[in-house]
Amino acid sequence: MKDTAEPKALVWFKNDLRLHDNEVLCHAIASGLPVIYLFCVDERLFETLPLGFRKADANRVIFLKQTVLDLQKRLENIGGHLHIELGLPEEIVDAYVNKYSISKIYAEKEYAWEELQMMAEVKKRIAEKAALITFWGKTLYHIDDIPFTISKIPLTSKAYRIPTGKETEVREPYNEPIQANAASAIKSTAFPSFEKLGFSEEEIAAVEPFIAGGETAALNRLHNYTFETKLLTGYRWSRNKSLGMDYSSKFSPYLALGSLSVRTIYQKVKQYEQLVKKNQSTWWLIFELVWRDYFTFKGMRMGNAIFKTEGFRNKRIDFENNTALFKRWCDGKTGLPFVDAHMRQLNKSGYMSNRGRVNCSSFLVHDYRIDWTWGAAYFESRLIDYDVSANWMNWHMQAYEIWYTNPIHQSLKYKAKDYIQQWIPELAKINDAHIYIPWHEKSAHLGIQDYPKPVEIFSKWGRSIQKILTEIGG
Ligand SMILES: Cc1cc2nc3c(=O)[nH]c(=O)nc-3n(C[C@H](O)[C@H](O)[C@H](O)COP(=O)(O)OP(=O)(O)OC[C@H]3O[C@@H](n4cnc5c(N)ncnc54)[C@H](O)[C@@H]3O)c2cc1C
Repeated sequence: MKDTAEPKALVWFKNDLRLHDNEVLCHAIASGLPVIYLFCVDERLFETLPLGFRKADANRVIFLKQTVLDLQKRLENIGGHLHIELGLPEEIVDAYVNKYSISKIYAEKEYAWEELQMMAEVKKRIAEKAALITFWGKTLYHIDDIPFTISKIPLTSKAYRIPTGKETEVREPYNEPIQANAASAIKSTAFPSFEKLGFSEEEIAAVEPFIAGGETAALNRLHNYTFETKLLTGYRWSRNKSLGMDYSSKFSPYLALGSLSVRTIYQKVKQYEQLVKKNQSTWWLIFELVWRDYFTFKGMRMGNAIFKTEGFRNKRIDFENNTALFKRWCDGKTGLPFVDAHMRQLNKSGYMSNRGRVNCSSFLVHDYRIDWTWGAAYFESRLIDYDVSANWMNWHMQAYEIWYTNPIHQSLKYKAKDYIQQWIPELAKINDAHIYIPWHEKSAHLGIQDYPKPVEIFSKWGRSIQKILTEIGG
């Protein structure tokens, strides 16, 4: 039934699931209209792709639920609510406009292909009924402040980074609102059950997101990584590791759903530089956030070519696309311990280090010769920090812009023994460098039976294998 009462504002949360530094929220509250708060669980997220897995799998749905429920609680604390609806956002938003006499819809601007189609559809449906007011919120540097238009974003990161850093200031974060100005008599609704989203109890029980979702956990992690533990001071030297929480910030899952604002991170790092330490690490963390910006803007320039096998450079590798090998890679059963440990961590926890992502993607594309878009789609399905541009642009880069990463050399270089022991129980008892080549004839005395052998030992690994044998004394 249509609510014929006074006009209202709708805050449509998407990947901006936070109260702090949220321009959308601040403008909606400042409009003076009573506000309705909405999050749509897009049913398309859980569809099964032709490759045989869901677009977003169990870890992602658990992490999303934690994030949305935390937002709901925080909105309730300031006198608000959060309606959670399952379906197609374009239909839900249109139905809300009709049902609640919405005159203004406030939402974050989108940048990626599918999401832009969805926003266009919303606009078409609401037509003259309501105004759709959107704000840019994703990047460190505001899209309107960088010294390039999207169609002229440079093709190299340096050509983007240097002028942008010189000519652009990071905007001040918005204050967190203290009251929601919510429409009266509107109550929060529940997150749909996992069953309704198509997940069995076993699927949900089999995984556990690497970190807890939500703005509260995000702000805690920001404080923890900076002022509480001062881990940030060592980031430059630890960032290429893979084991545990401490070697890198773990901000990415929070940035992906917007439960942490990138400008708030920047502000915190600047305070840290003043009060604790300014060094290569603090510079490097900001540098990584600028990479994230660059991939967002460059991805916008390239449009939907970032999802295509030939990519935006129209290149082509002669992919063999062996589906049995793809399954081995997905399952963490390639026989390459450094690759398998990372894939198993991804499957269980929805997270993988940057070092792991580089090695697993390179291995899939250049050793197994499988279409990089299959790997990117698999990461999309599993990563709790899935971000359209960070994922697809990094995969594109591994396929076409970086030649090769040798997973045997890297396992030795990054001393991955403890990490492999943690994620591959079959190898947990191997205490020396045999763990990097458990299938080698010189490792035969270890009697490893239940861990697979690689389908091929490539000659390009020869020198690294020799180095390992020298280290073992073989
Ligand atoms: C094949 C591949 C796929 C990837 N997919 C994603 C993805 O879907 N989502 C995602 O957030 N990152 C992705 N990355 C980038 C990177 O691996 C992760 O951002 C990082 O591992 C997250 O952990 P962290 O927050 O502890 O990173 P930190 O090392 O602490 O870095 C801080 C922040 O900088 C940003 N950042 C760091 N490295 C990169 C990078 N190479 N590209 C873009 N941003 C970066 C992230 O926002 C990260 O949270 C991918 C990298 C590769 C090689």
